[in-house]
Amino acid sequence: MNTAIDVNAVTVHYGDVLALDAATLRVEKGRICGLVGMNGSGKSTLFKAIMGLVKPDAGTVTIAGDTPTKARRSGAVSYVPQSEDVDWQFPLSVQDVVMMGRYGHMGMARRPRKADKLAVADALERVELSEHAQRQIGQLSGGQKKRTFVARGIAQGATTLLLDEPFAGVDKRSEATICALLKQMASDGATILVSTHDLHALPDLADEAALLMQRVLMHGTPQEVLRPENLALAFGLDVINRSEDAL
Ligand SMILES: Nc1ncnc2c1ncn2[C@@H]1O[C@H](COP(=O)(O)OP(=O)(O)OP(=O)(O)O)[C@@H](O)[C@H]1O
Repeated sequence: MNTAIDVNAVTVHYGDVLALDAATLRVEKGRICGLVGMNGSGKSTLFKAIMGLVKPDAGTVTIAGDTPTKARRSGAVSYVPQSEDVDWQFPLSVQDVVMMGRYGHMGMARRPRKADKLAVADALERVELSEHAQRQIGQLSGGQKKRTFVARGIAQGATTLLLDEPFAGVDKRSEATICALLKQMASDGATILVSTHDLHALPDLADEAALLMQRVLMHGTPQEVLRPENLALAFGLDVINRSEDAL
């Protein structure tokens, strides 16, 4: 087996709050893993631990054998954050954000070369945003914002992509575009971890799913993880009734 994301017994506290409690998750290369859990279950914290943006109190994370910091600096891993975590007023165009994915390929002066410009243009085309390249990021729709960050990961050449709720506030067209892109990237060998509250879409999108509640309660096929008794563990009874159609 070829493990791309290896989270081993990771514990994270924010002061007195226990956000992750010995969470363990392994995702093999080329797989799409859906991360499911209620609000506050630790999904964003898990992403940040994998990116090396929060330091675990205990446990280890490796990405294709490298530490998170090394993987981040080499551009091997890319993160599509929750919309709330981005300052959309910042004076950056879509093209500027996607070009950030090329920083690891540039020298200290960060002067884009032809290869960088081509990579950005290609990434924008793949996410269908070429015509919006010069727009300020705050002027975009929810789906266009998400696609901008996916394009940054593509331009970067990331082999591991982490997406924190990419379908929240996104219309069906953007959702379909993002799903198709992720599947294409996975079939090209990328490893993808994606959190979502959209349980209905999970079996179509993901090869596997993990149920998080501070720790990984279950990791298996989407069908196994979405069984009512497993959702009851992670969400309580209400969600079971609402998710019956998806099972
Ligand atoms: N910077 C922080 N300082 C203090 N507590 C935090 C901080 N970030 C997260 N937490 C707490 O840690 C726990 C896990 O939060 P996290 O954002 O990882 O959950 P989540 O599953 O991503 O939630 P959501 O689905 O609402 O995005 C929550 O109880 C949250 O309140």
